[in-house]
Amino acid sequence: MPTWTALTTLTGKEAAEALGEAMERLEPAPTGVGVFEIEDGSGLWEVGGYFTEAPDETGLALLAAAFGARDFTVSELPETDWVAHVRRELQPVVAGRFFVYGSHDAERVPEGVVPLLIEASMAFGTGHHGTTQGCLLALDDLLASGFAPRRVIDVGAGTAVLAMAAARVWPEAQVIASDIDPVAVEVAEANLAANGMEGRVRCVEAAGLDHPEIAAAAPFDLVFANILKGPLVMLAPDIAAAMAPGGRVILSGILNEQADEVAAAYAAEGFEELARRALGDWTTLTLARQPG
Ligand SMILES: C[S@@+](CC[C@H](N)C(=O)[O-])C[C@H]1O[C@@H](n2cnc3c(N)ncnc32)[C@H](O)[C@@H]1O
Repeated sequence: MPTWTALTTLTGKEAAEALGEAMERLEPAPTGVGVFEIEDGSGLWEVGGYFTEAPDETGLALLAAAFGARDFTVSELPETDWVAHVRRELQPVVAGRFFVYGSHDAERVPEGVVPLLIEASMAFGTGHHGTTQGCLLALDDLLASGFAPRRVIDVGAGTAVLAMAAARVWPEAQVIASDIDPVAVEVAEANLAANGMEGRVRCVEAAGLDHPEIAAAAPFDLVFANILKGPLVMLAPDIAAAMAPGGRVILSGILNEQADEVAAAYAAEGFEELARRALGDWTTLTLARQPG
């Protein structure tokens, strides 16, 4: 089990995300970076990274200064199996008809839910974040409306929680889970196996929609993309080009104040906004591709 150095700092909301991204590019690379709002009314955000080998102190001081952040606090974490620890702490998540749980809660799955077994891992998507929950609730609404897609893609699938949810409720649909991160693709495949869904969802490593299997499977009736505002806006033309007329897009990873900008980028590509849901700081949009 490795020992860890945790580096944390505080900064404003605007700088926090960019600082987190900059930390991911540090050498030696962190094993994980987190960006969280401090819920004390201060408006400050905590940015933290976990390293097995601490980066150079001067570089860190320059990085903090560049993003208007306080000096990094360095703490050595004891040898602990953090993944196992976090797993035990995680409570199941209920979002609409979906019940997302870890194996330690296998005995607590209620009757009548759509169960999704997701272990805490190096990939995003245990169901605890407002963006994942927003997407699951949007999916629940689409299902309730009678929408039945034939082809679905989850772009930036992480654990594949959304792809598996879609595959469970639409057994006839062809479902692809793609991620730019090869570790996420491995985790997605492991999750499919853990849920007895091997081969049910095709997992591919791809930046956006740039993959021959994705091109071959298009056009899609339903696209999930829970990424971040920047990539979502950049991907709008590619997503539009890969959609079937009347298809739906569920977008998240959007801070509430960014939602109009993302909706406008998709309106310019012929999408109509059907629904908008804010959970905490995060907005999920459901859009429909206009025919023609
Ligand atoms: C916020 S997580 C979403 C995970 C999961 N879909 C969920 O809703 O919980 C975003 C995921 O998108 C991936 N990602 C980021 N940019 C991407 C891109 N341009 N193309 C594909 N995947 C991307 C990340 O690696 C990460 O796994």
